[in-house]
Amino acid sequence: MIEAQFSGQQGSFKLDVEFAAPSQGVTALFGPSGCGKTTVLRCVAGLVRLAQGKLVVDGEVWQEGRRFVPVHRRAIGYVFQEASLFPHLSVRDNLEFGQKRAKRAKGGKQTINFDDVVELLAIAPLFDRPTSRLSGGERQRVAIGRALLSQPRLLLMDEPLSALDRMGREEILPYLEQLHRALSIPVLYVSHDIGEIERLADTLILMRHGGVRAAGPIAELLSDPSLPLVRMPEPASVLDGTVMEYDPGYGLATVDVPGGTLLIAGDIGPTGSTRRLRIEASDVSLSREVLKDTTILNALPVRIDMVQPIGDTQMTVRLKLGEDGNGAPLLSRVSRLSWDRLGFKPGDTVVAQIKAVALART
Ligand SMILES: Nc1ncnc2c1ncn2[C@@H]1O[C@H](COP(=O)(O)OP(=O)(O)OP(=O)(O)O)[C@@H](O)[C@H]1O
Repeated sequence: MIEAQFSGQQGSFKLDVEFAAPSQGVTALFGPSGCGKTTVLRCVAGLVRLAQGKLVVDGEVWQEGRRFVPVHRRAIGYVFQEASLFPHLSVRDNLEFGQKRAKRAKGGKQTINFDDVVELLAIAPLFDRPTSRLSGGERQRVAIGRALLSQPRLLLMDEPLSALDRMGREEILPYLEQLHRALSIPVLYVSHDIGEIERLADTLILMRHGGVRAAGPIAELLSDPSLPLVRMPEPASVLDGTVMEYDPGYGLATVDVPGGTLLIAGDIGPTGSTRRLRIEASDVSLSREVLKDTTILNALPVRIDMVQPIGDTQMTVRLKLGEDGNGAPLLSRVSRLSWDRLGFKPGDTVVAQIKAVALART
């Protein structure tokens, strides 16, 4: 567990945050420009010391009261927007620099193996190249590799994809997804791209004006109609599911999610593997009964949990999968006219028809 609390003034900007992040997986810091995301990362790294602060990383106190472990003594890897590789060194030398740093940092245990990192990020073919001859995505892969080889207890990533074009981002995202699966290092990930966050994050810290607006599991926050996330373009829910089987005849995979089972097009992975699914709110419609004679494959019983109007004409509805509403949250966007006509209310068990389910994380 990472426990953090920072408050104080930086110029005219006031930061006052407190959050806890799990020791595994990706915790994303998300919020509008200038809300303080980078400042939080800099506080965690020990680059900024505000008037008050506390930081405990897996039981090790990095900051509390007068205690302040300096930046070079913190076992962190830091990946920035622009990969800051050493231009005079080859790719291999840049990676080895990461390893040497590990030996200097206090508490840095050698748990991340050179060959594993090279394989995970497919860096071997780049080894002997000067860093000036790498693409943006390749540079970022090397920068991530170098950060990992410093044996961090915590990986900090500040908009690591934002300097890349769309293709570059798409190229690197699968590597980040794999890192997530293969390594058990916690990651604090700053981004203002909700698409990236939907794919990568497990926990979300939603920031506003230097404070924490909400924090919790990504699936819960994305589907909370009281949060501004649902007012973004194309709001969606994410569900983590287990692949149960694949029917090659119809090209459909059966995926179990908490509180239900979904069919999704394509052979999305071996039986037993976990996959993240993304369902747009506007692809979920509601009815009182199971509809007959429909081409929609996925119709699941759900409980209406919360509702929030969006403007005068639309309603955002948070559903919980299952008759008893004990399953995963799901977001639906319906017209206010339909909502009023059908007389739905929180607590009702209804049927959700899901027009499209996309794969968000492989
Ligand atoms: N060294 C500094 N001195 C004074 N003010 C600062 C300093 N660094 C940042 N700020 C201010 O603190 C606020 C938060 O900045 P920060 O970079 O943390 O925001 P952010 O959420 O990461 O923004 P963005 O998404 O645009 O990168 C901004 O108003 C910024 O101008």
